[in-house]
Amino acid sequence: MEKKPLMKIEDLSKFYQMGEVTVKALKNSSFEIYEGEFVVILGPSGSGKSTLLNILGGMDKPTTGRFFLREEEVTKYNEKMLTNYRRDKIGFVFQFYNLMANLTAKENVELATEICKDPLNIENVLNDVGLADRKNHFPSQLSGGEQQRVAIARAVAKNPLVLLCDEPTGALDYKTGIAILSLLSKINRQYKKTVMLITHNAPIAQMADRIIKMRSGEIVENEINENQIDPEGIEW
Ligand SMILES: Nc1ncnc2c1ncn2[C@@H]1O[C@H](COP(=O)(O)OP(=O)(O)OP(=O)(O)O)[C@@H](O)[C@H]1O
Repeated sequence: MEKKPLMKIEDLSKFYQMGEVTVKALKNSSFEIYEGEFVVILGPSGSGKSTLLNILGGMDKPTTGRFFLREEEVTKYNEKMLTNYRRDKIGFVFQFYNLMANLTAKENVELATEICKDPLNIENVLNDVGLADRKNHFPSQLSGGEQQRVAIARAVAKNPLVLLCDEPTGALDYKTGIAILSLLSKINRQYKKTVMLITHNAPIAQMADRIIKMRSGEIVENEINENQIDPEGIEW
């Protein structure tokens, strides 16, 4: 079956003016990602990964260029449309979980889905991320890996078109990190969610369908991964 582009990125740039100096965080980047793909964006610190992800997540605006989600040009959106876009179309997973400390795991997920158009069943999602018997715990009562599972459940339960994950294993030990990557891989397959994960950790790219490499604000490689391996086989 021929895959359809989910996101089309055309010539995106982001420049910051720092006094006399222009910092080119992202330079003329163009690529497409396809429905259902697991994409890893790999690059060293400062290469522009977060800048790109923040723009695609509707949290930041590019200096030049445009991007589309399916047929819609997101770069044309006003603030209100961007709020709806972030709420309904995008699921975010961050390095440091960003959970509400005074809410239980389940309440964290509920809060995120309350205003969404088409949320999934919360109990099912909590079961699927392996939190069936932890759902009434507060974040401080959960391990880092469990907190990241809550964050993933929160993102998935919104039923977004794409999951954007910014160094989701960056704060976790190796074994827990692999478990989180396995979970993201399962979510990608089971829920048919497109996943875009950014990392500086090269071995993680081995699990991707597509690997996009960045350096100094530029896309230097965009390849289908012919030697994909399961997260359990990744070592670092
Ligand atoms: N608000 C800002 N003002 C000025 N420069 C910025 C700003 N945000 C990012 N930059 C610069 O843009 C470049 C790209 O930063 P970005 O955070 O996108 O990189 P990254 O690849 O995500 O890095 P890391 O892996 O360390 O998070 C860096 O040189 C950074 O210093």
